[in-house]
Amino acid sequence: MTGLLVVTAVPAEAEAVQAGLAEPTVAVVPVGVGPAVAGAATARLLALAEAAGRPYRAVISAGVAGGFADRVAVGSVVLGTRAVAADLGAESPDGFIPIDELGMPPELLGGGLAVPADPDLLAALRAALPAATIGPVLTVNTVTGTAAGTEALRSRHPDAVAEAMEGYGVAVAARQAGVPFAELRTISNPIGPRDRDAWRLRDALAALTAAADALR
Ligand SMILES: O=C(O)c1cccc(C(=O)CC[C@H]2O[C@@H](n3cnc4c(=O)[nH]cnc43)[C@H](O)[C@@H]2O)c1
Repeated sequence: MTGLLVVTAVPAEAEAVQAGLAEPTVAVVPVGVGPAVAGAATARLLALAEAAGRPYRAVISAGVAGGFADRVAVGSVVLGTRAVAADLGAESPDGFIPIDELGMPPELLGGGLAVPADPDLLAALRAALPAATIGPVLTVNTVTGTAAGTEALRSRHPDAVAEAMEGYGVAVAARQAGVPFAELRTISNPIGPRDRDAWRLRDALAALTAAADALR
């Protein structure tokens, strides 16, 4: 049995996690952006480790994220209670319809549109990161960039704390491999009207380095 697998979207996030790790058995891999790429790459990493007789104990989707401004501050840490596929569905004149409300059975959705974090893994991370904000993290294919989009997401997911682009894909890969999953994010920007210059990547990456000490 090997240690933890931590997957990030981009190399800068992986380097930030690696910089804060004291534990040599944690593998940190930048697997790419978006749920499809991240999910497929994670599934492959888990399968290769299993085939080599050294399965991972758990997988963590880590990186920066957008935060709902009234819930989380830029630079703060978020632990996901569940990864939610927030834009998998259909548009209609009456608004967005989640795919599971269109009659799609859960088994065709990797078990459902929301994958819970493993309770024991989440509890361990909460204990190690007591200041973290806890709540659902939305997975989107398109970064939310308007006030209307932000309000629409908030009304569909009133308890969500953040959005990112990989968690649900990684969570489905972990669930199908029977490996515990959790999501650890640090906030680089508020969700809202697009202002890329306002993203505080350096602060969020520094927070990721500090939080990585919890991955023991
Ligand atoms: O350019 C850089 O140096 C750099 C360093 C670290 C990360 C990046 C990214 O572009 C991260 C992309 C990644 O971040 C997540 N993310 C961050 N904010 C949001 C958001 O408001 N909505 C959705 N996703 C967000 C996401 O998981 C991306 O994959 C660049």
